[in-house]
Amino acid sequence: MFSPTNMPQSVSTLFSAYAAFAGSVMLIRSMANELIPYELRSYLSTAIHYLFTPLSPNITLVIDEHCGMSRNQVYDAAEIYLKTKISPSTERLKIGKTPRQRTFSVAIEKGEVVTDVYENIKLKWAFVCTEPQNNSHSGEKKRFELSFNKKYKEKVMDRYLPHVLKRGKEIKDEEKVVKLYNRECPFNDEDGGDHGGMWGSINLEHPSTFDTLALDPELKKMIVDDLKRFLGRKEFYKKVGKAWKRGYLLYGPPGTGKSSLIAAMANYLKFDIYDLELTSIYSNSDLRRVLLSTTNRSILVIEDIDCNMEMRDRQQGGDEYDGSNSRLTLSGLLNFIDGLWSSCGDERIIVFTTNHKDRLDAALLRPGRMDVHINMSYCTPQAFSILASNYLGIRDKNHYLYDEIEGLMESTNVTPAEVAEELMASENADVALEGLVNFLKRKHSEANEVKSEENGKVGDEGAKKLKTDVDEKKIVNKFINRNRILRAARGVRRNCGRRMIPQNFFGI
Ligand SMILES: Nc1ncnc2c1ncn2[C@@H]1O[C@H](COP(=O)(O)OP(=O)(O)OP(=O)(O)O)[C@@H](O)[C@H]1O
Ligand SMILES: [Mg+2]
Repeated sequence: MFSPTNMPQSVSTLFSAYAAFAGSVMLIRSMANELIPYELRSYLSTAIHYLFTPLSPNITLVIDEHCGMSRNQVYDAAEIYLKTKISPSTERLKIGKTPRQRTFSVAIEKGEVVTDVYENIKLKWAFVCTEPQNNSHSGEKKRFELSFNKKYKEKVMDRYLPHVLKRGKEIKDEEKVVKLYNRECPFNDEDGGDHGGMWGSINLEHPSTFDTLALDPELKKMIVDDLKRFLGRKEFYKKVGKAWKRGYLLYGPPGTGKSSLIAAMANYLKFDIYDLELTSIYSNSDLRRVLLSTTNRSILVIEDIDCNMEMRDRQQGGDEYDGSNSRLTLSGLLNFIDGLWSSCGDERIIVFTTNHKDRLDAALLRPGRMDVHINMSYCTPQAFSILASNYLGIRDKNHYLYDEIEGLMESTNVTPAEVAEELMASENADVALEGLVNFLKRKHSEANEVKSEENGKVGDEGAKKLKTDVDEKKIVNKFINRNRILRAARGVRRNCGRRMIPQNFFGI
């Protein structure tokens, strides 16, 4: 029976018993520490912990953001995949939008849990971030923790995770914004990707597609089919021992759509473009470093490959035996494209453009080097119909000026860029097409004048050549200026126009 008189005695008894017990525990603990080796102690404590902890039916897979130095593909895929699994019960979400993004980006906030069901398996994804230690310079560590019933471990590993990887890639492809990499862009890669610190990128917002491109339908179909076939032939390339790459040489006068075709290819394939300015490369080793930092599923573009240099045969260049990496040579470029670079990457497309195919080095033209040669020619009546539909919304050929325009086009060399400029002059189809007719007539009579002048000077080869050279230069300059403005306006390339390739490129 509890009585206030015996309480102090029982409390003091309790305290002395506790003191004796605590003293014994400490003694035993220090003796154990002295006598039992550390390994055995830790083994015993794990065993005791295991015995007294109730068995959990669940297993948790930890998916870190990085695998060593590289990113963890499962993490990246999960990040994208889980965006589609956000439910109304999710309490916190991360929302963002850069000026170039069209829609909001949504992501799971740290600490949030998202559930998924796959083949009747319940899966719980937790997004966990740990702050860096006080004295650590590393950033926040992020990971996903995927928990599910242990009995489904094999199903999850063999089927669910591959499903997440596949869906992640599909969603990424659907959402993908094509990027234009240039070595002159500021290094502002929004996706935080590491591109060797050498390429800067902007989003490619070039509107060119195969639908808007004014090309002969057959040529267009040939190009699209070729690209499709290339994409689907991974196993074929492996079987025949060839690197999975495809080279295109686009040649034709300025303003015939070479750059527009490259943009259309990138938009169609959703491949990023690496626009390589050879002037920014000083040596073969520099070139190797730059090319090795490009990624798969991309288009490497070298525009105006012939530009401002005398094309000469490699033998004349005399760099065959130089073997030097201290300067940039054509053979260095070609060897690298044929060799190391192409075999260490997949789904690579290389495009060279030129206004003067006839001036190209034989090494560039030899069979097997550039797989497809595409002649981008002057505007044809079929190409004109596409432009008329794009610019003026004319879908049929009923316009009263159509026949006249087609007739003039057949006898006049006019580029799609020139036609496009005329069609942009007015939103009124009649006014724009009349302007085009006048322009074509002017061009036609100018061409006739040149022809008759040339005929009058037969025999005077020097003067004739001089005139042709001057005319050609005038046309080229006109287009350089026009293209500069167009490109700047459309953001195709930040720096463009003719470039001076170092003289020693051809081993001079
Ligand atoms: N085939 C075409 N289809 C549609 N538009 C075209 C085509 N060719 C030219 N254009 C128009 O003319 C502009 C200039 O064309 P583009 O820059 O593609 O020519 P290019 O052949 O690359 O010229 P350059 O040899 O000077 O680099 C384009 O922005 C586009 O508006
Ligand atoms: Mg171009």
